[in-house]
Amino acid sequence: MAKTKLLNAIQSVNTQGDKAFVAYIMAGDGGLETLKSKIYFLQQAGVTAIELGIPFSDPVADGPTIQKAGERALANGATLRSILQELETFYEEVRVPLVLMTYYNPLLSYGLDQFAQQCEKLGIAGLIVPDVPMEETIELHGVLENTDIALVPLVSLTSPPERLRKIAVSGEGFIYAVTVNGITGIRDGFSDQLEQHFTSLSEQSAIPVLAGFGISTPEQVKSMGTLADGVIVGSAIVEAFHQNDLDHITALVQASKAKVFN
Ligand SMILES: O=P(O)(O)OC[C@@H](O)[C@@H](O)c1c[nH]c2ccccc12
Repeated sequence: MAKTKLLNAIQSVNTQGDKAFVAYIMAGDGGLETLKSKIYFLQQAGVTAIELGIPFSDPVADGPTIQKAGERALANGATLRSILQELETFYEEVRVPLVLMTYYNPLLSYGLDQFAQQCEKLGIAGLIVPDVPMEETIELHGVLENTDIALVPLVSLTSPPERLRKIAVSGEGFIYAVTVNGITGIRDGFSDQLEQHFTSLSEQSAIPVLAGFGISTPEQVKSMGTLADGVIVGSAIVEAFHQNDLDHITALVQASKAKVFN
């Protein structure tokens, strides 16, 4: 089945001249009962999609901010199962595509088939699994085959050209282009090779290329937005929710809108 839900959402904002804005939140941070209001707030703020993190005890790619949020969520008792159960209570009212970000282990213990079925039922539009080995994506692709759930690939600055080409043709939804080497989290500056990296990725890819990692200010949203089809912002949003600084979130999202680029 073609993966269209996530792709269409991104392409339609791009058509309007906006850059896509994907906001990452950690499910269960602040208590699972806050999940619905966070999703509604982001939807209202004008995000294109929401990346929903599932807390995990061994989050190898997460920087300190996301790790701490994960620890708070685990301490609150959030699990993949309880998060999906919570989503079930309000998913019908959610208009913005949801992308689940989870490590592979929780999926395996939940059961891949059951997981795919449940996600399909909840209208989940995409899945990011940062630690899934190449061989295992075959299995994941298999269980997602008859769903509209895109398996979003991550590419890094150091991915060899051959691997980039493969990902550019087989990727679904969008390509998550990691802008820094290392873990997630707020950064001051980026490599000067980014521009070239994005140009060559975009040339090879039939689907949008979004930039993520280290983007935490409206200025950075704008400058990454000039290189890519959109941005993913994690730590800055997680921290802003934690501090209840909702204005910062609004300002970040506004920096992806067409008026900024004209
Ligand atoms: O936090 P940052 O630097 O804004 O980057 C987004 C990132 O946190 C989010 O997409 C994410 C959270 N955990 C991950 C693990 C792997 C890849 C990506 C992620």
